[in-house]
Amino acid sequence: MTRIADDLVDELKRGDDAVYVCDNFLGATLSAQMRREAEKMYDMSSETPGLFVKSQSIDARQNRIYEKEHVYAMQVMGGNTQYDMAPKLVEYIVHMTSVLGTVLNHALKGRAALSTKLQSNKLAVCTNGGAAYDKHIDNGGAGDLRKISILYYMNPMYKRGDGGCFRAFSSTDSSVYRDIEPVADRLVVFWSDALVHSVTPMLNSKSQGNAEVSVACAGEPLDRSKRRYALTIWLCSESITEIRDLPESVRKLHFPLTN
Ligand SMILES: O=C(O)CCC(=O)C(=O)O
Ligand SMILES: [Fe+2]
Repeated sequence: MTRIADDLVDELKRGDDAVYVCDNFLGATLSAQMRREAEKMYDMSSETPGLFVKSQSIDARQNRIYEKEHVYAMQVMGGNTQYDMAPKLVEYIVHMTSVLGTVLNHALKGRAALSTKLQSNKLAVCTNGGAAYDKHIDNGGAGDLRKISILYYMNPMYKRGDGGCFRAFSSTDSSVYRDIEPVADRLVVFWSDALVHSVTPMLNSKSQGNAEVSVACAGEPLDRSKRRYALTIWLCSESITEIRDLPESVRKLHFPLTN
């Protein structure tokens, strides 16, 4: 963790549009183990109703909650049952919350006082072609304390062109963005109350002659190995006064019909 701390802090200090990306974060072995655990959790959901639920989103234009198609999510709670099923996922969440919280508190004095215990998290699985996230910021307001978003991807079979990219928008020009592929063992960190982002639609793999091509087949199941697994941890602020409203200029630019 100390390996990435300096670069992460430098990037976050750049401000609202900061996006820190680190590849080969945990190493191939641990990364593969986490994918297996995440798959096991998702597979359990057929026998455990309510373990994974359809992922929800807020429509920023209409201020209403809706369910995303073909995206399923659960919060990893720790506890004995989940620890037995997914020890590496639980350990990762606890470790990141305490270590990264401490590191950032020290380095970002005056900008963030993060809890080193309180977090929320989401293990999300995109199962079908067309699965996507609309443009949003993570902190939904109304008392939401989430300050730092930490994404970790577990997709060893991901190929360039498979879609499902994390798209980070500029706060000053809505036509400017950066696409980040959800490749295995990649970590992405940004401000939960500032960065406008989306996830581009997942594409399906099809054989064409000897080649594999990615094509948009909205609604068609992805191969099991091509399901998109992402684990998000949100570090929370100790105080609501640290959560910033999205500046009016950014709101107008990215969510023009919001009142
Ligand atoms: O999975 C991703 O790349 C991003 C997910 C996201 O934006 C969210 O859960 O709020
Ligand atoms: Fe998000």
